[in-house]
Amino acid sequence: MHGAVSDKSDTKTESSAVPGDSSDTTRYDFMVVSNRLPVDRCAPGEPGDDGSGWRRSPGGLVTALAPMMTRTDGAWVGWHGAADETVEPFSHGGMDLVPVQLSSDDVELYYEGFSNATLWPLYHDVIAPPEFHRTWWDAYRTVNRRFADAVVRTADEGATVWVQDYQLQLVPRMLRQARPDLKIGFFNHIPFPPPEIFAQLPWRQAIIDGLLGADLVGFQRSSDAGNFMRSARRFLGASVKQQQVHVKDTEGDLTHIARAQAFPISIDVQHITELARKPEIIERARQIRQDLGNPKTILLGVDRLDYTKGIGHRLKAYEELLNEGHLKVGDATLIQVASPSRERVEQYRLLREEVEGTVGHINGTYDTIENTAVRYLHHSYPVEEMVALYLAADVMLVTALRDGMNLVAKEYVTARTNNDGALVLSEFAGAADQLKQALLMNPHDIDGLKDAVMRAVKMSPKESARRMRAMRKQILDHDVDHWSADFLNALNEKVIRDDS
Ligand SMILES: O=P(O)(O)OC[C@H]1O[C@H](O[C@H]2O[C@H](CO)[C@@H](O)[C@H](O)[C@H]2O)[C@H](O)[C@@H](O)[C@@H]1O
Ligand SMILES: O=c1ccn([C@@H]2O[C@H](COP(=O)(O)OP(=O)(O)O)[C@@H](O)[C@H]2O)c(=O)[nH]1
Repeated sequence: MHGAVSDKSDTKTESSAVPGDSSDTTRYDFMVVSNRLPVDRCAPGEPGDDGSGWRRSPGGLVTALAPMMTRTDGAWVGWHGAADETVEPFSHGGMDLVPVQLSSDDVELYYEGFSNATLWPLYHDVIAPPEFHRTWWDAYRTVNRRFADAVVRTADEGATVWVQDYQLQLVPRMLRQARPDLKIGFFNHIPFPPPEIFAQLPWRQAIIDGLLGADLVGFQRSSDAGNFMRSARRFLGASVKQQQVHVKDTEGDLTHIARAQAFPISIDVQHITELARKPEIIERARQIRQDLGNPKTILLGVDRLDYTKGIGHRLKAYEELLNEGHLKVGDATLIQVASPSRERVEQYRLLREEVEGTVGHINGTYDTIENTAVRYLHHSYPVEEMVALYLAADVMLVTALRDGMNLVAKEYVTARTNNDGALVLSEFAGAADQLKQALLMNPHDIDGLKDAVMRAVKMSPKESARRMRAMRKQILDHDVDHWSADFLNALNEKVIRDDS
């Protein structure tokens, strides 16, 4: 395991080591803070319920952080997914979890509003128009303060605190002000926009200032880190040298150096590989193919139902290929998993209607009594089923219009332990920086996307093996443990001021 955090054999502090505090709160010397905890509250018997009233939270952030947190001695601070419900700190799946409460208003204004209807579209190339509301911003500040307070209460003296993602960009500064003893890291899982787009945000200075409270700010791509540093210079007048931002107080004195760097996130390679070799999962993959009538080619898309994922572009390309006779129902089937996401946000509601309308149209036009063109699944599946789907699919389609990383792409490649199959990958997903042997394409170019799909469908086993081997090696050499270790080691490095 990485050197920067202690593993489970070390003990956490049962009483306060923070000067002046005599409470008997459990304190931690390593803490992760994210909007979501790895599990969501659910009603008994609801889909995904693990039998104890909890289900796995959606999305790649949880996929990436959970393996590290089950293996290290620390706490995870986050929301437990149920509005207006108070939950005491608890353990689940070998992790110590510290819940932060959100009211229904907080969910509406901070989570659905500022996080997912202002920041999310702004940071993803304004694919949907961002909305700017002062009441949302007020709620964002208030809720960020609540997360910071939860850390202040439970972090040991000198603890390492790793804040995650765009929902909590003000937390690093709040922590530095309240607890200058802490080592503070921040990782942004989504893209950071160029200053020309970031400029639209009425609270742009406060956001940059919030992030600069960290000692190290991590991004998925070096272009994201570059965008952030350009914004720090442009909107705060910060002095930026190489990867260092010199942060000054109101008197102009240097308070600290915040570094900004890319740390591309990855997956738990060992876990996915083990699952892919399990006889029952291999059998399940065979069953999936058989249930679809054993077509020659199964194409697969797996996404949260999000407008950033380019599901509409994918369906358009697929429909044209059917229409032009390049693909034929019976020979080919597209499985599209669209897992439910942010369902109360207007743009997501509209997207669902649009995607389901298109799928209905394609199936109505091309289905036969025996075979379907698109097997559309608006569900969230456990990882075992995901791996069975990866094994069943000859071609994986990742057509994001913009995506921080896209772990699905890395999972597909990892699951193909026989080095077969083909990955069609958008150049706008962070994963494109690492998976250079994928069939990279621009999803806005529908003809280019169609060409890539047909190249994947027709790819020779030799070419598949060559590409897959190279991509598998990249992922095997850079799994999620490397990601967390690289980040945490960099966070703990002594910083030498760069004045060049
Ligand atoms: O928490 P939700 O609002 O339900 O959304 C789920 C997560 O979506 C986003 O995931 C991102 O993180 C992945 C891992 O780094 C990355 O591969 C992907 O490209 C990102 O979109 C979001 O950033 C998370 O905060 C959410 O929990
Ligand atoms: O039904 C589903 C759909 C997705 N996932 C997982 O959700 C994560 C999605 O991460 P990604 O980075 O691709 O996208 P995000 O949803 O975070 O934007 C991956 O680990 C998937 O295996 C899952 O477990 N069940």
